[in-house]
Amino acid sequence: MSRQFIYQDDELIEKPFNWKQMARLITYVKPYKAEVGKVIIVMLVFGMLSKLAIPYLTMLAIDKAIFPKGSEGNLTLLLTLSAAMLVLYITRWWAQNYTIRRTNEIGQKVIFDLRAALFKHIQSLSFRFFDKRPAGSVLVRVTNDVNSLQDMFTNGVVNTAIDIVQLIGITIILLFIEPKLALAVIVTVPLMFFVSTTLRKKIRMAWQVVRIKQSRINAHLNESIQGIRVTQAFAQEKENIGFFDGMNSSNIRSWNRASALNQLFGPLIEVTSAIGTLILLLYGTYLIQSEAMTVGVLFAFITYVGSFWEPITRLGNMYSQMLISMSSAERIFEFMDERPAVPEKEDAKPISELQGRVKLENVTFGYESDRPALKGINLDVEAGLSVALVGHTGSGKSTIVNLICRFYDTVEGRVLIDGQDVRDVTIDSLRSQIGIVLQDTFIFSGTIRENIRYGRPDATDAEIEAAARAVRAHDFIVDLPSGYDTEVEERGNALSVGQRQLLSFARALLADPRILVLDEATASIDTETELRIQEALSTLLQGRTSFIVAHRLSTIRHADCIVVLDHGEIMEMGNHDELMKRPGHYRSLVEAQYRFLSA
Ligand SMILES: Nc1ncnc2c1ncn2[C@@H]1O[C@H](COP(=O)(O)OP(=O)(O)OP(=O)(O)O)[C@@H](O)[C@H]1O
Repeated sequence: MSRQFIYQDDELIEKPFNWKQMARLITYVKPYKAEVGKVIIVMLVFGMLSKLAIPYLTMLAIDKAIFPKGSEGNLTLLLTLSAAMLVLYITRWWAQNYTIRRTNEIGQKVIFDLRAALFKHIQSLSFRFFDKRPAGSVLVRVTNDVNSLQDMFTNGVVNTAIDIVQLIGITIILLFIEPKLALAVIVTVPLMFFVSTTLRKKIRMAWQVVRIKQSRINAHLNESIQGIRVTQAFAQEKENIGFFDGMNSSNIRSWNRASALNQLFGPLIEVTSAIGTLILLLYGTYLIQSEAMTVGVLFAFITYVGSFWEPITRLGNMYSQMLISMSSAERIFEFMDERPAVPEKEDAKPISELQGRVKLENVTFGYESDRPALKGINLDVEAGLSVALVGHTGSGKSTIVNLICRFYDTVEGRVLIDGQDVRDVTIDSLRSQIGIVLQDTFIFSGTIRENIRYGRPDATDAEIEAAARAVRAHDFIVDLPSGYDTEVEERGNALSVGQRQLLSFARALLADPRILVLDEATASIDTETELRIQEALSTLLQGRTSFIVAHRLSTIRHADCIVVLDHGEIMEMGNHDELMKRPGHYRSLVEAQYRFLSA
């Protein structure tokens, strides 16, 4: 099999029942405890009582009204009992309807809260968290894992309480009307429980295997669609289809197995309950013949025992559901417990309006502890200056920028903005004054206008247009089918690299930050667009402190200061003319670029 596609399983095979986690889940139901209480009371008083009373009334009808011992039948009593039963049936129907509707509503509310809390928490997590996980696995937790708890919350909590009470109620009634027969029937309960739990465990495992296979298919699908251009460019479709077929067949096989096991469950439970009914009939008939019991009692018994297996099977079901939910809950709480890697101090104060001076003092940093990405960096940038960061790939340019925005914290040394350590101020106040333009400009689905407005949500249409004009994006926008109201797809695939870059400039200009961080797009663009971007850039940079991860000579040349990095260390610093005067890293970089461009 190809080594190309390897997917880690995000799915964990069955977790043992964990009370602590269960208690934590239940805290999400707490805000709705009054509603839950109402539902339980309605179901207990109206639903359960009617359920338990009907067979009892039937017994009375048979024994006292239809075949009373030694006298004629009593029609008035029969009619009265029938009317009472009718009322009880209607009450039960209403109570059931009410319960189902309300439990569904409560369940939805709980799921809503849980998903909102998870999403809110994920938004607060640092880059380091996302470095470790593929987007797909984060997505699965907010969708699938939360969904898998849905069943438990909608039916689980209330039904379990009701089922337990129903079981206790029926046992008491059975013991009350005929203790000997009751004990004979109850003997089959452990057998039923054993069959139910062992088989269920097998079924559960089989479905988990199906889910693992499906989640691998999803991961592969995701990768295949995202990478379709590369696949087609390298003519790898056949290989890809073959791999997918293999996964698909294995998924079907596991599904067939799980489904076969599932189908075994119903009949097996029926056979076990039939054994109970058989004992009931044989022993019951014997008791009737020896006149120790009436027909009415046997009838009531059969009905009660029928509703005895129901909650047992449902509770078994619920238990399975809970075990599955446990692994989802564990994964959700694992995220919830994740603390931001760049924590905000309790006494952090909002940073006042920035001047824009940025200082890196002896900064050392590594994404992984054993591989430093920056070593002892010292850099002092006056407010309003532009700094171009240059160097080979992997030399640490983006890392400097990441630390200034405090996406990560330094391991040693400090980052100071206007003399304040970035760790002492609130993250929100810091980042809202730093504009960031990334190389891979992210365009959200929505209109062009909305995408620019992302820089400052309260901006007026006129301000948006002014920003677009200033960065020379207006012309191409008005050429689009609906101008500023043109809908763009997520990631803006329909726009060119240059157009996306101009849009992101407009977004940044609108936000009007004192400090601007810009990762220049490396994609080659035509000379005209290059010129346009350069003009846009000079407008954008005016009066701001800026850090540009620079790839274009034109950008580098105009920077106030050029910082040349190599393996996480600063090699040279100065402006273009100064650096070109001496033989060094910068000069050889520039000469290499010229050679490449003129080749
Ligand atoms: N998220 C990350 N997790 C682990 N290591 C990382 C991460 N990002 C970067 N690195 C490593 O840190 C080092 C510096 O990376 P950085 O992105 O700062 O380089 P760069 O100079 O910006 O490169 P490029 O020009 O290719 O963008 C590299 O060795 C890189 O492999």
